[in-house]
This record gives sequence, C-alpha cells and structure tokens, in this order.
Amino acid sequence: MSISDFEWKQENEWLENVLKEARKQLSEKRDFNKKLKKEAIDTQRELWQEMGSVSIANELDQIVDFLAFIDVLKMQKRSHEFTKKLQEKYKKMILSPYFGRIDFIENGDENAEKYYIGIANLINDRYDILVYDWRAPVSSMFYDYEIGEASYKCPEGIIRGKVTLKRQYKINNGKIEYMFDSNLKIDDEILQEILSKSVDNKMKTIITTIQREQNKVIRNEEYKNLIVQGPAGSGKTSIALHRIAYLLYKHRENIGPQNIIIFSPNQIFNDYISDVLPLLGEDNMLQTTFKEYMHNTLGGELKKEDYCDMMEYILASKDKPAYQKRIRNIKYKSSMEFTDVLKKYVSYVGKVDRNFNDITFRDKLIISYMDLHELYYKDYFQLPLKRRLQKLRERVLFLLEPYEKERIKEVMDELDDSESYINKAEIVKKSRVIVKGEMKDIYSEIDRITKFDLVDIYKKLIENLELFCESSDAEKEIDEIKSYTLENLKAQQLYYEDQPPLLYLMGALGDLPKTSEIKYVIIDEAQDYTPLQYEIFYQLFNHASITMLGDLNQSINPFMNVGDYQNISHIFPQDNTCLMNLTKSYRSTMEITKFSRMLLNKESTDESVERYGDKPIVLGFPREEAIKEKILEDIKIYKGKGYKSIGIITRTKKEANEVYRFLKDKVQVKVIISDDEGYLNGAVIIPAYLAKGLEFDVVLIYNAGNENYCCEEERLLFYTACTRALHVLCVYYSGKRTPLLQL
Ligand SMILES: Nc1ncnc2c1ncn2[C@@H]1O[C@H](COP(=O)(O)OP(=O)(O)OP(=O)(O)O)[C@@H](O)[C@H]1O
Repeated sequence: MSISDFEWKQENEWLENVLKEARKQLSEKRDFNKKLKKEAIDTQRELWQEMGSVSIANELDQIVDFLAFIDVLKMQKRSHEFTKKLQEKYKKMILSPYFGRIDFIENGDENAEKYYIGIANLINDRYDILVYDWRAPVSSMFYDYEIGEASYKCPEGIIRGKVTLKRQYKINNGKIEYMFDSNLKIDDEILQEILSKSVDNKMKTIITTIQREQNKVIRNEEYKNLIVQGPAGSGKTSIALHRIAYLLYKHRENIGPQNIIIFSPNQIFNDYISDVLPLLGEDNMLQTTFKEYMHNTLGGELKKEDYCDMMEYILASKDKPAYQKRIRNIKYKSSMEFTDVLKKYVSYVGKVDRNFNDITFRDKLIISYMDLHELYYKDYFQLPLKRRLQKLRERVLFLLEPYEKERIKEVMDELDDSESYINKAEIVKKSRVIVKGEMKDIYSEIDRITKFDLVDIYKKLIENLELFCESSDAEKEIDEIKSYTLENLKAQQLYYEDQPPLLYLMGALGDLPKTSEIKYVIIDEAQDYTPLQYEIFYQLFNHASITMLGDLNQSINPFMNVGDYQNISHIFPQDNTCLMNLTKSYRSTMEITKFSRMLLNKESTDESVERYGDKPIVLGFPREEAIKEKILEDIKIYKGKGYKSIGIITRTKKEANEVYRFLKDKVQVKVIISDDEGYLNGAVIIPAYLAKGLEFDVVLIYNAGNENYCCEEERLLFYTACTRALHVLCVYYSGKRTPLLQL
C-alpha cells in the first residue's frame, strides 16, 4: 500500500520535530559538558594550590582534603563520561532517529497512539516520548505482531489491544529515504536489502529487523537458564548481544556491563563482536574465552596446551604413532563416564586419612590428634576440601600463636640476660629467628596436614583410576589412560583435555575464585563445550542466569563437544531451564544454504531467508599449486566485484601458512593462525576451526580433497567452514574430492 502525499508531509513534519528536539538536547549536553570540563579544571587548579605546600605539621588534614578532591574529580569524570555517552546517542539520533512505528489502540481506548521506535528513548521537557527505545516494553509489539490483535508485557501487567499500523523507515542523514507499511513480517525488503550487502567489518546490530523467534530469546526472562539451538546463520550471536543490550536497559538500576560476561570461542571472535554493544549505545560486557579463564585460573608450572594446538593435533597428526592413544585419551577425558569418576573422586578425596598426629611444642600439647580429627571430619566436614584445610590451618596457627609469642619473650629475656646484645631491635630479630628454627618441624607438620596440591590430587586420581571406574569400563583402556596421563604430567605437560578436569576439581574442592558479581552469563558456540565444562560453568555461576547458544551441527571438535543438550539437562535445574529452537537462517543465499545443508546428510526443516545468488562452485585441480593460483585469481576478481571480505578457509594452520606464503607478495592478504589475534578484514586466510562464528562475503575453501577432509569426523568442521559464506562459496580440491561432498 503506497503512502499518500499527505502522510509523507506529516511524516516529514514529525521527523523535523524529532530532529529539532534531538539537536536541542545535543546542544544542551554539549554546553553541560563544557561546564563540567571547566569545573574539572578548576578543581584540579584548586587541588594544586591547596596541596602545593604540604607541610609535616598538618599532613593528616591535607591527606583528608586530598581524598575529598579525588572524590570530586571522580564524580566529575563520571558525569563527563555519562554526558558524552548521551551526546553520542543524540548524534546517532540526528542521523537516524527511528526505524519503525506502530499505531496501537489499547482495549478501552478510542484512538490509536503512535509509537516511533529507535535506538534510544527521546523525551522532551514535557515528558512526551517522541521516540521509544527498541527495548522498551511497548516496542516488543513491533517485532512480535502484524496488524491486528496484539499485546505487550510491562511492569503493570499485560496490555492488550490492536495494532492498526506498522510502518518501517529508512532514514539516513536526517532524511527519510523510504518508508512503507507492512502487513508482513519484517522478513521483507529491508531484511533482503540488509542481507545482500557486502560486509567489510565487524558484526553489526540487527535492531531494525529482529525477527519474532529471535525477539522471544532476546527478551526471555521467564527462565533462569536458556539453551538456544539454531542453525548456522540464525542469528545466535546477534541475539546474544542484543539480549545483553536488552538486559542492560531493563535492569539499568541494578546491573552494569561488569555484571555480564560472555564466553566466546576465541579472541578473534571477541574482537569481531566488540562493536555491537557500543553501536547500541552500551558499554561492552566482560568478554573472555574458556581457555583464557582456565589458563589464568589454573596458573602453575605445567605447560598448558592451547585449544588451537589440540585442534591442530587432531587434524594434522594422524600419522603420528601415538595419535590413536591421544584421541582415546581426549575422548575418555571428555566423556560423561569421566565426569562421574571425578564426582566420585571428589567425595572420596575428602575422606582420605591425612595421618594426623598430636602437635606439640616443647612438650606442650598444641592440639591433639583427636581434636584435629574431630575438626576435619566433623566440624568442617561440610566445607569443600580447600576451605576445610584452610580452616584447619587457621585453627592450629591460632592455637600456636600464644606459645610462639611466649617463647619469643623467653628467648628475648635469655638474650637480654646473656648481655651479648646491646640493641633491643637486634634482640627481637634474633629471638624471632631462634624460635622460627625451633618451630620448623611444627610448621612443616602443619604444611603437611593442610597441603592442597591440585596437580598432585589429580595425579593420585589417575594413579588409582580403576577404583573410581565402573567395573564395566575396559581395563586395558584404563591402563593406557593411566600410563599416558602420568607420563605427560611427569613431563610437565598438561594437554588441553586434562585442563577442564583439573579446573573441575579445583571448583569442586573449593578453590575457584568467587564470581558472585556476575549476574548474567552468555555462552556462545555452546556446542563446543563438553558436559564437564558445563559442570564448571555451573560451579562458577550457579547464582547467575545463563544463556547458552549453539548449533549441534557445528561441533568443530569431533571428540570434545556437548554431544546433545540432553547431556547437560541434569546440570541445569529443569524447572528453570528452557530449550528454545531457532528455525531460520539469515546469513547465506538460498543456494549456499542448500549446498551446506546437503553436507549434513540429513533432513532439515529449517528455513532460510529468500535471497538468491550464484550456485556454489566445486572445482577440482590436479595439484595444490593450481588451487593457490585459482585463489589468487579469485581474490582479484571478487575484490573487483566489490566484495569486501574474502575468507580463504583452510583445514589446518600449516595449510594456512602455505597459502599465505604463496599469496603474500602477490595480493593484499592476511593470515590468522592463532586464537588470540584480533579480527582482520579484507582477504583473510584462516583455518576452519578459527573461522567458526565469523562470516565473509566470499568463502574460498582451500583443498577439500579426499586426503584432507577424509573422514566422517570432519563433516561438521567442513560444514561450519562452508556456512561462513554470505554471497559466494567456492570449494576447491586437488586429486579426488572429499567423500563428504556427495553431489
Ligand atoms: N533479524 C536479522 N536481521 C538482519 N540480519 C540478521 C538477522 N538475524 C541474523 N542476521 C544476520 O545473519 C548473520 C548471521 O548472524 P549470527 O552470526 O548472529 O548467526 P549465528 O547463528 O551466530 O551463526 P553461526 O552459528 O553460523 O556462527 C549476521 O550477518 C547477522 O547480522
């Protein structure tokens, strides 16, 4: 339905009205900030004048004054930052203040109210809301309903009524480029237009076109924990970030970005998503990766393998003699059986006899064997091991202290009497040294009975592994795991698969740092964590609300993954955990989506946005060199066609380096081979396991030959690589094509 000239005129007038208000508020904020700046300079000047002449006589008063100045400066800084953020908001609004409008008649009312929806609220001096933030309760109807009956939830309850108009706008530089009314879902021209663009940079926001099923996840607060399964390109990461923005808006009184943490697969991805929240006017949440958290927490002497190194091993060491042994080790350590073993071990380890003895000092009993036993096995028994040992230590030291002090005094008197020392300080020092020597054995006994050595605890488990296994577990395999793990630990090598078990023990035994300030946890690429890693997430954040988003079909590591969400259902209480499914993909053209889904070798009812492009190309070459030549040519061609991001996806790091060596002097190209690098745009060579979560206009798969993607276990890695493409997908191979591609 076209919009009449009269309505165009009205809309332009309204836009002008809104822009005028936004400009006015921007100018007010600018003035206010200038004032703040001047005040801050004055405060600093005053500070130097007051503090310039510090004198010993009134030192304390001056320190108090100084601290007061610091408080004022901090407050000024906070106001300045807040006002700057508002300025940014108004600047954005002046360019494009809103993107949607709904007219809604509340039941019982006669007239429809107009609601313009944009990136943020715009409220004038008379408290009229000119633009509603996309996260406001009323705005949810824009995403959830078409014309007709509608409702939204707000603090007062559910408001019901009727949507009589739904309009979408494209406003650029303060001008309406186009607008149209829609009876359809937002899955229309605007969505098509957005998706058909070339992507040159980091991830963008999707507020103008959030879909109903996505909106449900973004705003869901019915359940404490959400598990969201969605196919490649269904917007899981976008949803995760918009959900964070929503929570920050809805609970702005109580939470800030420091209360939300996102676990991403790697730093490249962290960098890739880092623009979204600032674009939405929010500060970024805490961002980390499981590896980063684990390595920082475990610390220690052992050489800890990186996730990427493990992936490289899995993919590129198949001809090594110990390969199968390592794979069996990875599989076992990631299995549900081993999680059970760890749980049994945790309850056992707290009962192990610690061989307590009476602790005496110079024939005086400090604490008896019986009392130690009673404290450890009764009074502190409910605490996790680490806490129990800490409490025991504190108790013994507390009891020892008076004896130690008394003894120091005795020795001081003796030294004083000996008249060999004139200086009092020297006597104090010397007597402390003497008593320390006398108490050496007691302290080492205290150390022994309260020792907590995580690696040693893990080693003891492995040494006695068979005791904690079900009798049906293969004896031979258990023997092999034992000897293999012990050998590696002896060589100070901590393989990646041993790290989550160690971290789990650390948590279960009470040695993980507190995380109570975290209120919301987002776990992206949720398919790539094992059930044991989820046990760790739960140990860490059981007080927080956890949103897990993943795609079981993108499990890039065949041996370390969640397997099925059923495997973690016992971890998260069923009554406050909900599994939600997304069913539509947005990223790729229909042709690429169809091609990729064929790789999965199973029926899929998932939908995708109707966007058409070229059919994916599958091309064989006699030699690998010829693939490189073709990629060189392609980069030039596709850049020439205006595509801004080109991903050359290899299977391994070694291949990525080889392709880079070939291309680097011939064309502008970069390589990413480690998971702690930043995101790079343009033409990028990257191994598939690092490309997960990212997307490129053009994806060129380097060598999908049958020697490369050779086995069933790599199907999902190959699928993940192909699903990174938005507009163009070319799969190149040398020799024979991978058997995974049944065309
Ligand atoms: N409602 C939407 N409107 C416009 N674009 C969307 C929408 N939802 C998703 N997209 C786009 O689709 C692409 C894929 O989104 P995203 O990366 O969030 O999906 P994903 O499910 O996390 O993907 P994957 O699991 O394959 O890594 C992005 O370019 C995103 O901007």
